Amino acid sequence: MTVSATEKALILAEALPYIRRFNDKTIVIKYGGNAMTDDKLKEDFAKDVVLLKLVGLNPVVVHGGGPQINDMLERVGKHGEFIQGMRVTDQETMDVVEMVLGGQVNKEIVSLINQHGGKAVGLTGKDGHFIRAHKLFLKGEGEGEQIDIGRVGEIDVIDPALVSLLDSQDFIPVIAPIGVGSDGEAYNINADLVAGKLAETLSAEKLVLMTNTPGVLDKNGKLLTGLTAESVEALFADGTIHGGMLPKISSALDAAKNGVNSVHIIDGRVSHALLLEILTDAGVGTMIRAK
Ligand SMILES: Nc1ncnc2c1ncn2[C@@H]1O[C@H](COP(=O)(O)OP(=O)(O)O)[C@@H](O)[C@H]1O
Ligand SMILES: CC(=O)N[C@@H](CCC(=O)OP(=O)(O)O)C(=O)O
Repeated sequence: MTVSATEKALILAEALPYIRRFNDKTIVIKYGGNAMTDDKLKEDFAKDVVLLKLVGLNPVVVHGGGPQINDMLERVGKHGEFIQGMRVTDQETMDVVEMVLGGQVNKEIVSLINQHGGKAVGLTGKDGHFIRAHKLFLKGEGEGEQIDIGRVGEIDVIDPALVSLLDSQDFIPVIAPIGVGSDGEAYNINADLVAGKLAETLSAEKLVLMTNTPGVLDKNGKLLTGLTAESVEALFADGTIHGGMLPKISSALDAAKNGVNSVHIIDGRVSHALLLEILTDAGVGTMIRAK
């Protein structure tokens, strides 16, 4: 597709009201491991984050890395297992999670953003103990039944001070979803849950969850452009929403109910999906509302 000079100018002009509206507002961006598949997309993502910062927004990145953890587990002869969208995390798996999320994936995103002119700083919840967590037990089928999935954490509290401090000095925080327990032990936390809770804690204007589907799909694979707490219930009950989409929707709904103005699930495989969602009229994906 070739775009004429006039069309380019019109597209740039379209961004103005959004740039004004979102000036100095915090936007929490969850960058899912499934959206990090190719190098060009990763570059585009990093450029988008830098552009958002330079035009006056405060982007905060929370990343996943589920497929990258799976790859590393395979290399050490282990197979990733999930229950209700959460990884079963024994101690050996936790070591891999810390290495891949806190190391490899986090550093790659930080370095891409910095190469494109941003000032990104990588963090895990262990830094300044800013993401406090305790062990999560999943609910089983039977009355009062609990499922133990190892070193998976449930967030107690996120201390916003560190992220706010970085923001105020024009740094871009890039956060790996690892929490810390009362005696310093690490917990693996689903990245969607960290992003949602962080958006609430920071009173973010927007939460954008970037994944590998066009948004939330119905039974026939058709995109649902808007969802509310009520309409989601039936989709949970009949299994239309399953697997990794479960924590994503729960987190999106909690954020929408707790003061985050707009919450979107978008297709991170679309080049510059972030700019399209935030700075143009062409909102993509599914918008989640409390009511
Ligand atoms: N109703 C649904 N609509 C879209 N995707 C769904 C739905 N239910 C389950 N999914 C699954 O959720 C996945 C996205 O979650 P996940 O694999 O955790 O991605 P991410 O790494 O981006 O967090 C999709 O690839 C799809 O397989
Ligand atoms: C408890 C739990 O499931 N933690 C996730 C953390 C990474 C993540 O959420 O990555 P995506 O966003 O790419 O799925 C995991 O171990 O895969």
